[in-house]
Amino acid sequence: MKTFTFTKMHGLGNNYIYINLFEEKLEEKYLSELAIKVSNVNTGIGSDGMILICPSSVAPVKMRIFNNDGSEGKNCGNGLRCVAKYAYEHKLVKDKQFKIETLSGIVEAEVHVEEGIVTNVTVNMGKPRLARNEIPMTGEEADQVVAEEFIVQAESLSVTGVSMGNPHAVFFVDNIEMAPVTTLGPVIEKDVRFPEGINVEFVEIVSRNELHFRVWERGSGVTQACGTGACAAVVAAVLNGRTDRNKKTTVHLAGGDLFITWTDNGDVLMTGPAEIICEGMFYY
Ligand SMILES: N[C@H](CCC[C@H](N)C(=O)O)C(=O)O
Repeated sequence: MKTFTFTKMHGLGNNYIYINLFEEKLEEKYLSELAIKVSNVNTGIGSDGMILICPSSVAPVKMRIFNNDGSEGKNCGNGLRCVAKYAYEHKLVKDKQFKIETLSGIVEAEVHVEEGIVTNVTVNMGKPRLARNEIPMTGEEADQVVAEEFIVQAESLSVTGVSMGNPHAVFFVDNIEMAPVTTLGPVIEKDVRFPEGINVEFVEIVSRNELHFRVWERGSGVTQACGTGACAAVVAAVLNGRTDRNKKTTVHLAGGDLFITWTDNGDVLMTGPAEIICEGMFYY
């Protein structure tokens, strides 16, 4: 029987099992299967997935994220805030600002500390990728996919595509409570127009700097929050002329609020909490 120690953390209820690979050793070929195992609420620990905190040759730490279906994602906003908290509190870094490597590039995190404890984290998520082939999405080559007709199950929707290193399809609705998250979410996630699958976001505009947000995540289904999705939602809202560039926008997710700014220099800044739930030993 093999074991490893883990820390369960969440960002606005988007919870993952974090494993510190500076201390633990896991076999690459079992990672996908292990993500499914630890995520199972009946026979595992229960989570939206698994996140590995790894050594890196280009940053103090590297984050790898696996959804609860075992698929590996390329970025995770809530995960980055929790990795930043863990790295600072476990002295993997000494400064309050540091880089984190992800599969979609290097981001810059800044931890906000009260009496030695990280309470909030700001991550510069970098620039969104907007070209159709960067989302990626099939169809005529285009620099942006903004308010494009998207017919699914005989419903005519309007989609805006944004990649934050991972793919997002954003749909604006009049009433977030009525959004078809669990009906159309899983259908759109696997639609052939998205060759790598897609995270599906539904957004209700409250004002020029406030949104309501719900998500069906690729590989995990409904989650309480999606950090990269919230970033994609703010970018999509600006592209559709619904919110203002370079203004801090409050995104109300099921698990709480994130504060996102798409700055004039193109970077997307995300600020929000990161919390430890528990630590333990996993047997497998
Ligand atoms: N399901 C996502 C990864 C997790 C992203 C989300 N939990 C976040 O906080 O950004 C994907 O497959 O691209």
